[in-house]
Amino acid sequence: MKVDPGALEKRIQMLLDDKQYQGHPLREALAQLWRLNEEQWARVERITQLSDSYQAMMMRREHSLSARFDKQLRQLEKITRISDRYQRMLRDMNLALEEASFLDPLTDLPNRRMLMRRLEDEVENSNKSQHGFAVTMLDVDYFKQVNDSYGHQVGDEVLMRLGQMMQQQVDELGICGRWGGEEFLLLVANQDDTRCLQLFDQLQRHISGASIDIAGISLSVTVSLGVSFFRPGEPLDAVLNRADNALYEAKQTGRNRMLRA
Ligand SMILES: Nc1nc2c(ncn2[C@@H]2O[C@H](COP(=O)(O)OP(=O)(O)OP(=O)(O)O)[C@@H](O)[C@H]2O)c(=O)[nH]1
Repeated sequence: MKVDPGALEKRIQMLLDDKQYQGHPLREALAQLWRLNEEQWARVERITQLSDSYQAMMMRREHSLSARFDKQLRQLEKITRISDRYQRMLRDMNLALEEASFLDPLTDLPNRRMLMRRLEDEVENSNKSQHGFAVTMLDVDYFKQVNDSYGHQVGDEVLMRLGQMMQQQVDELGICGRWGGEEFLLLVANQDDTRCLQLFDQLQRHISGASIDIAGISLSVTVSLGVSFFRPGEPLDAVLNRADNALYEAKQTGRNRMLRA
């Protein structure tokens, strides 16, 4: 037979309240059983409440743990992004440094290091093709006077303008760069000797005839050139020394001229 717990409770309560059973020998035992039952229910209730609050606490904890984990994950992603950006920045900086180490910061022309590389390449090409190339050392005449008269900044500007003139003149026929101080080097390849000499001569005349205007000052400078042609098979130093000697000779014999070694 199926027992309805609600109906049974009601019946027991009625029996315990019924006056006619007040003296009944089983009433006290039933009352004790009833109290025990109520205590058990109260205990079950407490355990259920405890269990509920424990579950709620565990859920909150789980939630806060997962929130903390998400936060750490986001921080990690951020750090990774920063690290990627940092690495990209380092790579760009390295590239810029590499570039800067091949360019003269004042004139933006190839510096001596880059010129040496290019010269070495050209020596290799020439030895293969058995065609020479022309090298010119160009030095500004009395440049100290420019600095002394107008100041170092104007001197710098003059070097920049001269660099631009040389660049325009050589254009795609070769390369020109700053060898050091007020000295430049020009390299022309794949042209016959006469054409190279013509080009350097034109450059020398062009510079000497040019008026350089800087901040309201108009000045002109002359340059001396020492030209030499590379002969396949010889060391690079040989052609550079000849050009240098020719430049020295040009200076010694009055400046504002081009001499060929
Ligand atoms: N403004 C400026 N001056 C420079 C730079 N590099 C070298 N100079 C100057 O160039 C001058 C070179 O002087 P010198 O070696 O006596 O030669 P110079 O006066 O040109 O005379 P010659 O070469 O004999 O015709 C020095 O005064 C250097 O300070 C530079 O980057 N900027």
